[in-house]
Amino acid sequence: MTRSRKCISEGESSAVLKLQGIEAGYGESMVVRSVNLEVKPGQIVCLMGRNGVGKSTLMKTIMGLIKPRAGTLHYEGRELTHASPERRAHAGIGYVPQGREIFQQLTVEENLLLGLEAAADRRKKLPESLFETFPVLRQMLSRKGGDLSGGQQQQLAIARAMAAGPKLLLLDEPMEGIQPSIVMEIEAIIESIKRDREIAVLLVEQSLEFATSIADHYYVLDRGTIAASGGAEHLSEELVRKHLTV
Ligand SMILES: Nc1ncnc2c1ncn2[C@@H]1O[C@H](COP(=O)(O)OP(=O)(O)OP(=O)(O)O)[C@@H](O)[C@H]1O
Repeated sequence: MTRSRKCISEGESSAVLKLQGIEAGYGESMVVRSVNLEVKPGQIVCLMGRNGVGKSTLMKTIMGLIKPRAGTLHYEGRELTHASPERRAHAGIGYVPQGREIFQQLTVEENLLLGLEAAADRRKKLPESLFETFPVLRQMLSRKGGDLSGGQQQQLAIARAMAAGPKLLLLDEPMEGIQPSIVMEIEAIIESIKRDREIAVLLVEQSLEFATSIADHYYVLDRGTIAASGGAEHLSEELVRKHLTV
C-alpha cells in the first residue's frame, strides 16, 4: 500500500505538465471535458483529433488564456490552475498559437526580443543557441516580420517562444498552411528540440506519419474528451479510422 502510494507520488513529481479533470469552454458551451494529460520532461507529446474537437481550446487553457471551470493544472509539480498567462510564461511555458501571430510590423529582432520578456532571469540578450536552431533568422534580423515567408514566420514564432528558455513548449498546428517543402524544415526543428531533450513539447498535429515518427506519446481528443492515448508506436490505422478520419 505504502509502496504503491510512493510510486504514484514519484510519477506526479516527474511530470513537467499534469492536467487532471480539466473542463473548459465558452459561455454556456463546454468544449473540453474531464481531460487528464501528462507531459514528462523532454518528451514530445502529440495531441490529435478532428477539426473542432477542442484541441486549441485545451492549449489555450494550458496557457491560461481560457480559465478552466474544473480540474487542476500542475507545472513542474507546482499548481498553476488559476495562474495568469504571464505567470505561466515566467514559469517556463512557451506558446505558439495556431496562425502564428507574430508582429508583422516589427523586425525579426524586435519580435525575438519580445519573447525574452517571459525570461525568468530577465536576460536582455538573445541566446546564441537560438540561432543554431534557427540559422535563417540570423540573416533576417532587421527584416520586418510581415516580409518573411510563411515558413520563416513559423520559425520566428517558435524561436520567439524559445527565446526565454522554456521547459515546455505548446505548439498549435505549426505545419498548418505551410508549403510541403517547408514543412520538412519545421519538422527538423522539432526533431532538433527532441534530440536535445531540454524542452518538452505538446504538439497539435494532424499528420499521423509525423506523429508516429517523432512523438513519444499521443493523446486523441474526440468531442472534448481524451478518447485514446498511449505510446506513439501504438498509433494504429484502426484508431485513426475511428477518431481521426472525417
Ligand atoms: N472564441 C470562441 N467562442 C465560442 N466558441 C468557440 C471559440 N473558439 C472555439 N470555439 C468552439 O469550440 C469548439 C472547439 O474549437 P477548437 O478551436 O478548440 O477546436 P480544434 O480541435 O482546435 O479545431 P481545429 O483543428 O479546427 O483548430 C468548436 O466548436 C468551436 O466552434
